[in-house]
Amino acid sequence: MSDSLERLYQAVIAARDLDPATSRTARLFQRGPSKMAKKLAEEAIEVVIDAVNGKTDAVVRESADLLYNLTVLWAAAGVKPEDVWREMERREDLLGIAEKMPKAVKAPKTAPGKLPKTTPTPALRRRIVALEGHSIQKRR
Ligand SMILES: N=c1c2ncn([C@@H]3O[C@H](COP(=O)(O)OP(=O)(O)OP(=O)(O)O)[C@@H](O)[C@H]3O)c2ncn1[C@@H]1O[C@H](COP(=O)(O)O)[C@@H](O)[C@H]1O
Repeated sequence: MSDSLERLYQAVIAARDLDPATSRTARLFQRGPSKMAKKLAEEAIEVVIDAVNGKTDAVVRESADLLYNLTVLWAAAGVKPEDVWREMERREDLLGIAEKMPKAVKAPKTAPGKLPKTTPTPALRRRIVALEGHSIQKRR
């Protein structure tokens, strides 16, 4: 899938300078990030609605539109697909998809004039168990 997305990203970059009258992508670049963001949000909502209504084929089609609009926004934001793949690999290295840390219980009172402790006390940290075949690596 990443190959398709990378080819699409290159096509979007190439289309950026085409005539907006004939190229939707060029038109999106001409109208700017807020229009791109609006289209991306619209597609995301269309995916959600079709998924909730069990319209699998429509979810596939709208997901392709969503990915197109996402690559356009990436290009406008100066994000490359490999930037996203690197982040996903970083999270995978951290034992699968990074889970949200548990909500910290009420932190101990801070003495007046002292800075509150920002890192959760050891008791608040969730015990990390390495996934099978993974070694626990320090967060990069
Ligand atoms: N992959 C896509 C792609 N996927 C989806 N879309 C467009 O995004 C639309 C989906 O968004 P909407 O549902 O909002 O479409 P719409 O409601 O018809 O459009 P609006 O009313 O919002 O204007 C589709 O109808 C397509 O026109 C795409 N448009 C272009 N590409 C590729 O982008 C590259 C550049 O193409 P041009 O933009 O045509 O130069 C080429 O490689 C294309 O294949």
